[in-house]
Amino acid sequence: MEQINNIQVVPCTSSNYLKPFTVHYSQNGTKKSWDFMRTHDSVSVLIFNTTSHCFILVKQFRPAVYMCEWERMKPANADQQGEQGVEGHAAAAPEEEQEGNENGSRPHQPPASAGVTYELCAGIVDKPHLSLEEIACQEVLEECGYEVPVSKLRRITSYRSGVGVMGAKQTMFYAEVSEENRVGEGGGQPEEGELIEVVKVPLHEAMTFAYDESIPKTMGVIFSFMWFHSNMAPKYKISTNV
Ligand SMILES: Nc1nc(=O)c2ncn([C@@H]3O[C@H](COP(=O)(O)OP(=O)(O)O[C@H]4O[C@H](CO)[C@@H](O)[C@H](O)[C@H]4O)[C@@H](O)[C@H]3O)c2[nH]1
Ligand SMILES: [Mg+2]
Repeated sequence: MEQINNIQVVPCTSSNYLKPFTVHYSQNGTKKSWDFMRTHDSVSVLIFNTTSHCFILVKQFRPAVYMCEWERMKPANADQQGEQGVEGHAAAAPEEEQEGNENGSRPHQPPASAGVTYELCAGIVDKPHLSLEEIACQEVLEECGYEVPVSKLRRITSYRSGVGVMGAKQTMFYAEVSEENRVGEGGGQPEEGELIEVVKVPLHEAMTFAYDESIPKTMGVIFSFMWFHSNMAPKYKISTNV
């Protein structure tokens, strides 16, 4: 499992992934403003392995999730220190508590597992010359190691994610794969900093998995498992308890 330490929180002043803005506007004659983030749209893919009757998910460390846990576990009197973090200093527990333990992590620092989530294979839409389907197939190959032709993707639906802050569009696909389509280990692109674990969820455990709150996961996982249950399960003669 990952070791996360030397955490510093600083303002995000320039990013290839997100840009914060404030928009001023009038709604029915009332002046308003709203802070939002410009980000990329994305694609996600529910992958079902017909050989093993398992869903193929990815598991990865998400700094944003981790930092939410960090905030939650932060002692009440650390708020001032948090402010300092925004000025560019380490956002951490008070001075005398920064000794660290045998893992190099600080007291009140959540374990790395607190930031690891189960997700659908997914990727941002950042290649204008590729279709959503082509990007989806690339992600399936890079992250999960299955070669899937564009023609085998089925579009499930699209929706808006993070409507208060981002409002980006995510398009969800379904892909059936078999062991014959497996051409690699997956795991993402280490040169881009990706460190992804491929995990299998057996079909008969899918609904229990979806509703188990102790397993951190995205809404996409829950929704797509339910979509499968109502659209595909009859084909696989599955009886799952929703
Ligand atoms: N966000 C970010 N910040 C950085 O500072 C940052 N620095 C480098 N990167 C690189 O950006 C790439 C992002 O990877 P993907 O294209 O696979 O996209 P995902 O992170 O899987 O995100 C998708 O799936 C999520 C789960 O469904 C959804 O929530 C998202 O909406 C959806 O886009 C990786 O190469 C990563 O190394 C950053 N990426
Ligand atoms: Mg991804």
